[in-house]
Amino acid sequence: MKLVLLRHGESEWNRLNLFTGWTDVILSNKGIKEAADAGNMLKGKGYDFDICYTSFLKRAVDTLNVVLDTMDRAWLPVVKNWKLNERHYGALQGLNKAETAEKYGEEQVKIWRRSFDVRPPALEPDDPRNPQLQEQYRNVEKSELPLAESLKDTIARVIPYYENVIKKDMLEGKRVLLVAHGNSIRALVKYFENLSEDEIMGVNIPTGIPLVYEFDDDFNMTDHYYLGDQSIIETRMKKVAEQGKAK
Ligand SMILES: O=C(O)[C@@H](CO)OP(=O)(O)O
Repeated sequence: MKLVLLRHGESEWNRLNLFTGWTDVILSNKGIKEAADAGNMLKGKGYDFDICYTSFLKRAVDTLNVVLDTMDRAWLPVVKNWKLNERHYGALQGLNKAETAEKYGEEQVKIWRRSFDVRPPALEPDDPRNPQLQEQYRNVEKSELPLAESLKDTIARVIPYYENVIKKDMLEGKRVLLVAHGNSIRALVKYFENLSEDEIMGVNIPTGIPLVYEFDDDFNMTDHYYLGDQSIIETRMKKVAEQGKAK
């Protein structure tokens, strides 16, 4: 069995190097192209899908739509769920990562970006960005909605969703494409590869590159790889890691 994960293409806030989290920003022109490239890559390598999953955030939804259009698969069923959203970056949302590193130090920014269980500073409950106050989340149980999340918190919502919902489709033989975000994908990577809290700190997911996981019938992970030119992928991962460096 295969599961294909894809981080959305570059967003406008990735381009500006801003902490994004649950801020609902659009793709940049480069991001739209990355999505089309991913679609062409998947099609060219003979991939096909029966069902797709994505988050409530338009950079992921729009990426999926471009991929499906490119693959002539715009008709496929798509399930959207907030549990696949990016990690909630709390009060850091909207701040420039390099400027934040200048102000608080690169080490602190690395802790906020990549530590396992440290939460960034939380939004105030009366902040209009509180998801409890946003239309997008009006049907979600209020107590489930965060004001800031660590990777550990993100894992606590992503993995049960994978186990209880996505895995069922895979068990029925459906080929699944999941389009999500840097840190919701890191949650899955840690789980599938059984990485330690230290090991996951060094994992950075590039935008718009399909990441394939293969499993045996007992759901043991047997192989995983990115599709495409490995040296370009390495460079793009490094670029993501370096977004937290002071200018
Ligand atoms: O800002 C964010 O929401 C994420 C993904 O773009 O960033 P980071 O790589 O710093 O976790």
